Amino acid sequence: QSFGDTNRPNKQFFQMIEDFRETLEVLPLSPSDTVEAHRICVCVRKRPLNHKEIDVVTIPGNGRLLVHEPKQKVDLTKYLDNQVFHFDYSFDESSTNDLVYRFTAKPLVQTIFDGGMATCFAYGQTGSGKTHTMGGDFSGKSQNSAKGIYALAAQDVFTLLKQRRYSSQDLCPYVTFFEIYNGKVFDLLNKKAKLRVLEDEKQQVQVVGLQEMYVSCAEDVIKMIEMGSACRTSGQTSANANSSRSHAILQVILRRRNQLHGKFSLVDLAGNERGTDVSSNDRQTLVETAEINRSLLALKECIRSLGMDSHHIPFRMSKLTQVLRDSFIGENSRTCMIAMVSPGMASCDYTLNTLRYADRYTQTHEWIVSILLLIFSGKCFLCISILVIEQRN
Ligand SMILES: Nc1ncnc2c1ncn2[C@@H]1O[C@H](COP(=O)(O)OP(=O)(O)OP(=O)(O)O)[C@@H](O)[C@H]1O
Repeated sequence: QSFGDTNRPNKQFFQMIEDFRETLEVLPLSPSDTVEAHRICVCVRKRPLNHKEIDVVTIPGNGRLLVHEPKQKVDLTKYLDNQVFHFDYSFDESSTNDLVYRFTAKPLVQTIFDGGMATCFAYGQTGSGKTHTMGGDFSGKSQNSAKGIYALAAQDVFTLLKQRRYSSQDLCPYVTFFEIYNGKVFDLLNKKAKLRVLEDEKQQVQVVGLQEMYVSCAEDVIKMIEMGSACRTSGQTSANANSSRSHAILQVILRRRNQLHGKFSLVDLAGNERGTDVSSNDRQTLVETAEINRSLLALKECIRSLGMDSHHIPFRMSKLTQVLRDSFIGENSRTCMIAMVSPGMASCDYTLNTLRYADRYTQTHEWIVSILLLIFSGKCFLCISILVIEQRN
């Protein structure tokens, strides 16, 4: 039974959204579309609707996403506030993990073979599909770890390692898998041993005692994903009874003769719900939420500094950014952020919150492009003026 057929209070909003959608031209992303190279790529993925929800998110394609925010005037007239957001790519509810991977993490695999650092983040409200995207789709309670971005990236790493140009380079692949919970680091591949994060005299951040496992094939990596995922810290919030309250970081590391060659960090961030969501919860949940918000803010600041090519990257602001320090520095680093949104009307505020967080990165892009255009147009103006003066003389 759909919302349109019933006599529910939000039926009018449902109809207004349907009417608005009729006016849109939709151009869904296809696997044959060109994948563009970005130093910082920001995308958004909409998860499918749970039944009995009103869908307030539309993905018309071309990187756009629309939120139809239901509002009411003082005279109780209902209206929609249709807000448009722009990203590098936008994935609708029919997109598979394969499609999302193709445009987000896949282009970053090459980076680690070129001796660089790559990072891919999944960001969003609890229950919006971060673990589904990174760790693999669920059937019931069991997760198919071979179908997530972690495993797809590992498969591509082994495909490239077998290619002639890399097979002779003596590159060895290793995996680490750890979580950051309440500002503390735990090894998911070593019975959740608590680890210390230290900075050495060369300002290199070390996670002391973190197990780096040698892997000989993609299946080895999948086994480690399964082992680590089973260990992750789960708590309870009103939004998702099985919410992951920790940041999980899987790293695929390439070493040549024990020296670091490249590192791919794939990060399943903790849910970004705000303090208001946890009003009914205990002190521990409130402390968890404050810590999560602090680290997400730090992450935003670091990526923003990275996008502006700033010399100062405030990685010391949180444990999350501290352990990812080497991913934020260096010429050859690339980052991808996938913002996940739940399409239901009840999640509208959280969805807007996620989109505004991610939108900041695209704004940084646009800001840099505007400055470059200004400089360029300034230079053109100067050249034309010189030419005119020379002509006159
Ligand atoms: N794209 C999708 N297609 C089908 N089902 C999905 C999709 N995204 C999420 N789901 C389903 O929605 C539920 C919540 O997803 P998931 O656990 O990945 O959310 P999450 O963002 O990781 O939440 P948390 O922060 O609490 O861990 C799961 O049952 C998952 O299977």
